[in-house]
Amino acid sequence: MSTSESALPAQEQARLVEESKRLAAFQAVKDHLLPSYTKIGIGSGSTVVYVVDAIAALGPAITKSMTFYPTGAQSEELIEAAGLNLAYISKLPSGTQLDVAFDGADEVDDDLNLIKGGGACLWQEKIVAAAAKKFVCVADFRKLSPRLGTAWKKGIPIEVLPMAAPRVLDALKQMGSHGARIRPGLPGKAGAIVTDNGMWIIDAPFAPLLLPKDSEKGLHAENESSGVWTVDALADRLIKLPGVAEIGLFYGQSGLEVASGAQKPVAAYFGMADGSVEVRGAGAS
Ligand SMILES: O=C[C@H](O)[C@H](O)[C@H](O)COP(=O)(O)O
Repeated sequence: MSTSESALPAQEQARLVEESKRLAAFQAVKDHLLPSYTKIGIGSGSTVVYVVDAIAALGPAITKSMTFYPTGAQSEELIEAAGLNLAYISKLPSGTQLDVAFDGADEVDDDLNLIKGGGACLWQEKIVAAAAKKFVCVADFRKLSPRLGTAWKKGIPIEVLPMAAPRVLDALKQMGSHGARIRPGLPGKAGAIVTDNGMWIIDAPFAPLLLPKDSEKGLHAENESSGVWTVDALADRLIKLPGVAEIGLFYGQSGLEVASGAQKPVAAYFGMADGSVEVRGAGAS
């Protein structure tokens, strides 16, 4: 948030953020949900609520031929409450892809790598995003960032098998994440937060993650224990730690570069504080 936005009263700031989410969602749906599509992935979080609003606003004449695939309990409820057709990715026939998937993010960098999982949803989100021909990210202006870990300081969410959590924390410390910790449950719940998949979340802060273009500027990852990593090197390492189910880094090639299995969006839509929508990546299709 810029100085001028953070100078606003808290209530006005919150209104601005909600309005920017709504604007981004409606624009992304307008640009990327073609009436001919039949299978649509719906992510999790507060921004996706507006995506579902934008889809429902198209009306049953258009949406009745579409089926919507959730990424967890919240999006399942959203789909049902909007009166849209619900189905599950586990029932998507082998070899079939979703036409498009929409989801939010906690931070988006210049190369469209994402941090996700701030709301404890990431594993099913990655499966749904990777099952789509086209993955589109929708966010507000606070999420726009040159490098992951610049604005989002809570750490990279990592979904772990509970019995492995202490070992994973040890490994993260060796990799330079000194503040890594198990995410506590919501107020009133004793113990750790439990994901839709019965796992725990570890939040692992690292120094802002470097991109390939940074090496041209003379910025390099030093050594492991320095905690300075490129996105790809860190993600490749984290996903191999025993006990890690999935990580909240969505990285690698985008759907424009690979036929299937992409975790990175083809486009990210940001609602801006001035009421405009900034698009990174592919615009309308
Ligand atoms: O765990 C939650 C998901 O990854 C969300 O998509 C992400 O946290 C962004 O959520 P929001 O739209 O509420 O900022």
